[in-house]
Amino acid sequence: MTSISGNTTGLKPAQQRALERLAERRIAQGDIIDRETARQLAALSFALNRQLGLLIHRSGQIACLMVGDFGRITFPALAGLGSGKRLRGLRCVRTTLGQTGITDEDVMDLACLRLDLFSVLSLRDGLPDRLFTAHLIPQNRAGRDWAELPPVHPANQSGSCLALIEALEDEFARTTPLAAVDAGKDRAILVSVSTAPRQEAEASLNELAELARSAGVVVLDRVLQRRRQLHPRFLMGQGKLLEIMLASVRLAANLLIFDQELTPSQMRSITDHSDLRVIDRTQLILDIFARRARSREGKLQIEMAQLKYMLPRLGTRDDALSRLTGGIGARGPGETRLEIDKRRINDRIARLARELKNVGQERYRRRGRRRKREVPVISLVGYTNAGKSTLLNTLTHSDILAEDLLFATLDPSSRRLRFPEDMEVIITDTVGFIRNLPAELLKAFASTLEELREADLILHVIDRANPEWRQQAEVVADLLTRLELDSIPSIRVLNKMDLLGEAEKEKALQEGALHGDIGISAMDSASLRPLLGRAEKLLRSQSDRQFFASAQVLK
Ligand SMILES: Nc1nc2c(ncn2[C@@H]2O[C@H](COP(=O)(O)OP(=O)(O)OP(=O)(O)O)[C@@H](O)[C@H]2O)c(=O)[nH]1
Ligand SMILES: [Mg+2]
Repeated sequence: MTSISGNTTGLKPAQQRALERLAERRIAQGDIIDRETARQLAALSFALNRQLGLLIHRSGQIACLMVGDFGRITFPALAGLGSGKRLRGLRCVRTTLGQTGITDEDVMDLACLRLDLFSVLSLRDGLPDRLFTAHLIPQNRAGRDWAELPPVHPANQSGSCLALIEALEDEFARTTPLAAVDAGKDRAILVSVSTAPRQEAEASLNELAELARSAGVVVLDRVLQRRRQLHPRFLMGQGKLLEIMLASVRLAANLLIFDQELTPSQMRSITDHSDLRVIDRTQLILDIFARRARSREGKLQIEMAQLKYMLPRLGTRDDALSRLTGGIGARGPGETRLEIDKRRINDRIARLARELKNVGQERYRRRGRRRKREVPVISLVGYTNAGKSTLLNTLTHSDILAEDLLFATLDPSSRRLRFPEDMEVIITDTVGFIRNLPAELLKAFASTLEELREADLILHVIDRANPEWRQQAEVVADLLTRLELDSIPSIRVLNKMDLLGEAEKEKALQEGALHGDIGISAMDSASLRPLLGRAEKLLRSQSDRQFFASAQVLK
């Protein structure tokens, strides 16, 4: 049965029945809307003094009849409706009681909902007058991603609208064919709306692209808009949003990734306007973390962070339809789906917190055993992809996963290392840092990062070949301060020296030496000797001091 949506309050039973009959009609093949249906639609709209709209399948079946008010009509959620390829397989025909022709808002709906066609039927004395029709086009013409057909009286439509729609689908497919290798992958447009200086905004957007790649997402396009002020509702201006929506149809995107953290209400107003999935940088990072976490503790921490992030972002639309439960056995009549979801999530968060506490205690005991052995601990920290795991592997001849991906390592791992002069240490790898590390994640990893407190020496690994290395090193230094780890002795290790040209390398080494930094190439064990020497010396002087201190106590 066709659904009727929208403003049906105050309708008389006879009018209600007339709407139902209209909704059951089938549109004759070939026409956008056939003459008889157009006549009934116009007559009813005129009688009710409300806009009426039809969403029509390519088969001619009506998917939904929308009842608006005098000036506007609101689309229902279309998730799961329609079956087209690039386009949705649904066209819209709405009546108008005032302004004739296609409006900006119609174009917005056409693009955001990927409709086959969008038509506006104007009336004269309660009879159909002219049909205005717009459709998307794959290639921007005269600055527009859409085109209009000449207005016609519904009785004089020429050509089959199905043929037109098919031709459009073909044209879209020709312009941006979907590569077979991309099948099943998310296809995203990256969006940054920023008040930061251009260079900074661009660097951050590049990093977002790297994050997307690490998450296995195909990046189709990037949009950077710099604004003096952020739009409170959509973050960016509505015109820009429309542009992005049009591009998403052209490129067959299914995902928008924002570089900025979206407030719960911004997230909703954007998703309300489109059927694309919308996520932000934080969610992308959380997603990567969720895929990579191996240890039980890591998995628990990520799930916790995800739930906490999701909770305020659940829909708040609290309409009658969402009142699914109630009655016998329910938690209370009238409790909404949303409230139930929220309570379930809160329950789950509480359970996770308990489990995490247990796991944490166990780790504490393990750590205690290690402490007793009094083996010094070296911790590797640094920006993600700096080469921490590679360094650990080379130092200890192990094969921890090291990859050209952001956040390859999530779970800390430790290995034993014997220094040349017969000193044994434990060396631990940690999760990488990143700028604007989501607060939820930092909290989630607080306990793992707490282990860093036990470190006797921190090696801060820096990807010296990354043009952003200075900013990255700063981000790490800031985080170390925030975690109150800045009092632990540390060495800055300039990694990936092999990627620099001779002259550049020389300069980097000289400059580094001024600050006490050591240049290495984590993949080349010969290059690590100076680093090992310095580390051993630092650790020895510390243990000598400790020995001295305890000797003082004995005296
Ligand atoms: N050319 C070169 N590549 C390196 C060097 N060290 C690491 N790499 C590469 O850099 C990439 C990242 O290395 P990882 O060791 O995974 O980096 P990480 O710091 O552990 O990264 P996360 O765990 O993601 O935070 C890998 O592709 C390494 O092969 C180096 O000295 N020279
Ligand atoms: Mg790693």
